[in-house]
Amino acid sequence: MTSPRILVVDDEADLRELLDITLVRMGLDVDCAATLGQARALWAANEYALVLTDMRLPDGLGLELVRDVAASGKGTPIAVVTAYGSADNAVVALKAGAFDYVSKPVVLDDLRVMVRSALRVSHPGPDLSAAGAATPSRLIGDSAAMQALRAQIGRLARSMAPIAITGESGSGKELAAREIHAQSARAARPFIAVNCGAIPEALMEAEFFGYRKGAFTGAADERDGFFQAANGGTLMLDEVADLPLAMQVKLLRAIQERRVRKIGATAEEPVDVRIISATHQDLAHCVETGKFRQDLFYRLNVIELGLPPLRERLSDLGVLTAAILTRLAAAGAGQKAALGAGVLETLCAYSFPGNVRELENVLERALAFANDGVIEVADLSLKSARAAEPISSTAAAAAAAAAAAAAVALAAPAPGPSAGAPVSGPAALPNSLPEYLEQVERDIILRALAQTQFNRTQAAQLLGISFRQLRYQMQKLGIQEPEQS
Ligand SMILES: Nc1ncnc2c1ncn2[C@@H]1O[C@H](COP(=O)(O)OP(=O)(O)OP(=O)(O)O)[C@@H](O)[C@H]1O
Repeated sequence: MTSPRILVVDDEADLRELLDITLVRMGLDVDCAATLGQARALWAANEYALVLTDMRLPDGLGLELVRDVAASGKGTPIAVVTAYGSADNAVVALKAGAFDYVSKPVVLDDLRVMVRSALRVSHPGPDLSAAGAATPSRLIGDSAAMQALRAQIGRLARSMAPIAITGESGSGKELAAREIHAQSARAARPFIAVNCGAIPEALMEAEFFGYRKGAFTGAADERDGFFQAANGGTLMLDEVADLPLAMQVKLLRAIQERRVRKIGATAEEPVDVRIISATHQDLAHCVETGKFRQDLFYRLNVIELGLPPLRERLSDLGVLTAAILTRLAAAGAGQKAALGAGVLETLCAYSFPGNVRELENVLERALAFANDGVIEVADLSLKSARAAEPISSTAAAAAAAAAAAAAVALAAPAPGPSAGAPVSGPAALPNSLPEYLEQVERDIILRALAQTQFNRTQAAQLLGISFRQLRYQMQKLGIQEPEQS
């Protein structure tokens, strides 16, 4: 069997030689070029498993070669070598279709990691070839929007470029990220999804980067963070707009350097992680308002992937509903799960502010009310929760105002004997602020859940928080869904 062949393009003879020797020692065949012209001639005459090019060449830019290789449609990964500190170059190359980059001075371990990863793309093992070819996409839908999305995911899965996924809550951002990972050369390694909005700020650094034994009180053992756990795989930063500014600085550094340091450790450790971020907020707006760092935004937003809301692809409702009902029927030990007359039409007239997750919730709930597993229009309970338009920010603001008013109203009577109740009179202070606030929070969440017949998607929207935040708060406060009778 012949070894994979690599094209190395660099005008600096020393670096070219170093790259050549390193790759040959990895058992690879190497062709070297010192100019863009030579590189183009070699590229035209041979098949390569990877092209590795410097950005500045005597007769042009490495970027031109990136564009040639990307446009060839052969799918050959091309990586660039960027000058120290020129993060902009790396981002420009990734946007132009580069697979990945290494920074000068080239750290040989980093180079080897990148090369192995590229070879998995150009020479996928049996698992990956089978996965790419045969596994049906988890993203259900035949609409033009979903077909375009699946095609884009197929292309993005082949590179290391950071992807920023945008879309409304419940539209499938995490599912899309999992799909990118599953189709990538990293599929056999971990996929770790982190909800940045659900981690208490004080714990963030430890959660992301890990800690050494004895680094702080309670650090009884050494622990890995998300970066180490995702090593070789993909790290999804969900609700990334919720990251506090101090953590944004640390994250930017980790992404740029591809190194992290555990709390209490003296040395950094390399990490090979592909970053996918997601948010339902307008991150560019967060940058304008100073809530999100421009440099991190630029770093994360190399390639944008937008998920359409369900109301803009209603033609997918039929297949989605069928798939969800099949799953619910299987979960109910093969119980029947079907739609009665007019149900699909009713669903089509609904705006689904909570998107596919809301459709799942609506159907699950309706099935609990349905006779003989046949869901009728009345079982959908869409009426009270129905919104002709997606829940607008004014509606959310109104809900938040109502919640705030409820909190004020609650302040007068004692919220409960165990809740740090005021000692006496309306103006008295609670004797435990945390307990008191918990009680207020529990009460407001319960009201929102009652108002939406325990539909968590809608309750989260009423309260202006994400579904995951609500789920996290419910777990924290021990709020459980009442048993169905
Ligand atoms: N196209 C789709 N096909 C099948 N299931 C889908 C699709 N899109 C979303 N879902 C399902 O909807 C639910 C919500 O999806 P997911 O968690 O990926 O949404 P999200 O956009 O990440 O939500 P959030 O913004 O709240 O984090 C999941 O159960 C997911 O499996």
